[in-house]
Amino acid sequence: MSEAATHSVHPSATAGPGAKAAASTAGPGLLASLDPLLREWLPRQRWFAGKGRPVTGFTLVSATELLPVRSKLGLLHLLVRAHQPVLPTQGALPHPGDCYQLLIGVREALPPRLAPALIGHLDKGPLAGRTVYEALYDIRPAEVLLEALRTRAHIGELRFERDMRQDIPSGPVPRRVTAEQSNSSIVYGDTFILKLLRRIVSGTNPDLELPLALAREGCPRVPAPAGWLLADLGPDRESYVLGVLQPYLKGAADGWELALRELAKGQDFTAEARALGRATAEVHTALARVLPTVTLGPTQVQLMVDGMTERLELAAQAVPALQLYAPALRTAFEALADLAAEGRTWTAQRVHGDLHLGQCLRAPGGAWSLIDFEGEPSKPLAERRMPQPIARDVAGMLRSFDYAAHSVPRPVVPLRADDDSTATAADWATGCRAAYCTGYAEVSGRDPRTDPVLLRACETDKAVYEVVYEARHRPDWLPVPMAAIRRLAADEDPV
Ligand SMILES: Nc1ncnc2c1ncn2[C@@H]1O[C@H](COP(=O)(O)OP(=O)(O)O)[C@@H](O)[C@H]1O
Ligand SMILES: O=P(O)(O)O[C@H]1O[C@H](CO)[C@@H](O[C@H]2O[C@H](CO)[C@@H](O)[C@H](O)[C@H]2O)[C@H](O)[C@H]1O
Repeated sequence: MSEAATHSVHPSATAGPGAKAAASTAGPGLLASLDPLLREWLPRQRWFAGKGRPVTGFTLVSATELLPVRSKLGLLHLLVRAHQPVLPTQGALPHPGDCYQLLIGVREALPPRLAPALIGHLDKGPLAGRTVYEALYDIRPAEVLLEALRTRAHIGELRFERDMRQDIPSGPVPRRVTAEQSNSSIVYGDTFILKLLRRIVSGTNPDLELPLALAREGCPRVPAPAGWLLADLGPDRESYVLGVLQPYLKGAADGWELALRELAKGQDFTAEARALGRATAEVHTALARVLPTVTLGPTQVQLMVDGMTERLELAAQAVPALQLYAPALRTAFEALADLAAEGRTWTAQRVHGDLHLGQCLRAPGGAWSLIDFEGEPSKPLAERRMPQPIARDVAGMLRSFDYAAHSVPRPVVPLRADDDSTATAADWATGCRAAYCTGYAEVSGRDPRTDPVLLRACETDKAVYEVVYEARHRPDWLPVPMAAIRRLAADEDPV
C-alpha cells in the first residue's frame, strides 16, 4: 500500500465549522498570494476556456483543505472565478467570469518528478516560502480524492458520493491521464477513472445525468458512474458537479486513435464505423426510453435555425475566414426552416451533444462504449440539456470521419494492401460515413440519410463550431474544418 493510502482526508475539514477554519488559512489571503502565479499559469492550461483574453483577477468561490496546507504535503481544493475582459458574444451585461476547479498541492520544494506540475513559489501571504503545484500530477492527492469518494466524505462544501452497488477498492495506484483534453482525469490501477471537470457551471450536469440515466436503463454502451463529487454552494446550497468516477475500460482504444492507425496502414474502417453506428443507435434508443422526447414543430425548428444562424454570425466575427462562405452556409439552415414551414415535424430527445471518434472507446473484445456526455463545453448548460434531433450526434460522427481522413498528411491511401486500386482520403471518409449510417439504421430502424436537409444543417452547424474551437484551441488544425466548410457551402459533402 502506498504512502497515502493510509492517509484519510484532513480531519479538521470534515464538517462545516472545520471548513471555516480551513478557509481562514486557505481563503482570500492565500488567493491574493496565488493571484500572480495563477494569472500566468491558468491561461496555459489546455482546459482553460478563456483563451486569448488576459486574466485580470480572481474571486474565491470555495476553498477546502483536503490535506493541511501547512503540513509536509498540503492539498487545497479551490473553486475560483477568473475575471477577463468581456467578449462581444457575452452581451453588454457584466460577466461574472468562468469558475474553475483547481487542486493545488503545497510543498516546501518539488521533487524532480513533479517539476512539470509547478505553478510557482509563494513569496508572501500565509504560506510564504512554499511551493504550489498542480496536485493531479502527484500520487497522494489523487489517493485522497478516491478515498473521499469511497468513504462518502463531506468536507466543507464538498460532497463525495458513490453508488454503493459498485465496489471501490482502497489503495489502487493512481496515474494522471496525459492526453490533451477539456477536463482532467486520473486512472486508478486500471479499475476506475475519475474525471474532474475544470470549468464549473451550476445546474444538472449531463456528464453525470446521462450516464446515470443510462445505467438505470441497463444500457451497456456507457460506463456506469461509481462515484461523483459535488459542491453545495451559495445560500441555497445549489449543487455543482465537480467530478465523476467510472469503471475504467482497460485496454480500450479510442476511435480516433484506431481510425488514424487504420488510415496510416491504408486499411478499411467501415466495419468499425458500422459498429459505431449501431452503438450510437443503442444509446439513443435507451435515452429516448428513459428521458422525455418532444416533437419539434415550426416554432421550435425556427428557434433551432435561429440558434444555428446566430452561431454562424458570431463565428464569422471571431474567424473572418468564414465570412466568404456564410451566405451559402445559411442556405442549409434556411432549407430546414422551409421544411418546417411546410408542416414537417421532427422528434427530439436527449443526445450526447459532442459525439466524435475520441468519445468512443473500443474494448479489447470489440465492444464500443460512448463517454463524455458533457456536450459542447462552450454552450450554456440549459442549451446542452435540451432535447435535440438525433442528427446532431450523427452529424458529429460524420464530421469526425472527415477529420480523421483529413488529418493524415497523405493525399492517396490504398484501401487494402492486395488492392491495386487506390482511394483518396475523402473516399475513406465517405465509406465510413455511409457505413456508420447503415449501422445506425440497423438498430434504430431509421437511416439518418433519409433526412438530408436536417443532416446538412446539423453538419454545417458542427463544422462552424469546430472552426471556432480550432481557432481558439488548436489554430494549426483550422484547415480541417475550413475544408469542410468549403464543401458544405458548395453542398458537396456526400453522405
Ligand atoms: N471509462 C473509461 N475507460 C477508459 N478510458 C477512459 C474512460 N473514460 C475516459 N477515458 C479516457 O480519458 C480521456 C478523457 O476523458 P473524457 O471524458 O473525454 O474527458 P474530456 O472531457 O477531458 O475530453 C478519454 O479520451 C479516454 O481516453
Ligand atoms: O474535449 P472534448 O473531447 O470534449 O471535445 C472538444 O475537443 C475535441 C478535440 O479533442 C473536438 O473534436 C474535434 O477534433 C477531433 C479530433 O481531435 C475530431 O475527431 C472531432 O470530430 C472534432 O470535432 C471537439 O469538437 C471539442 O468539443
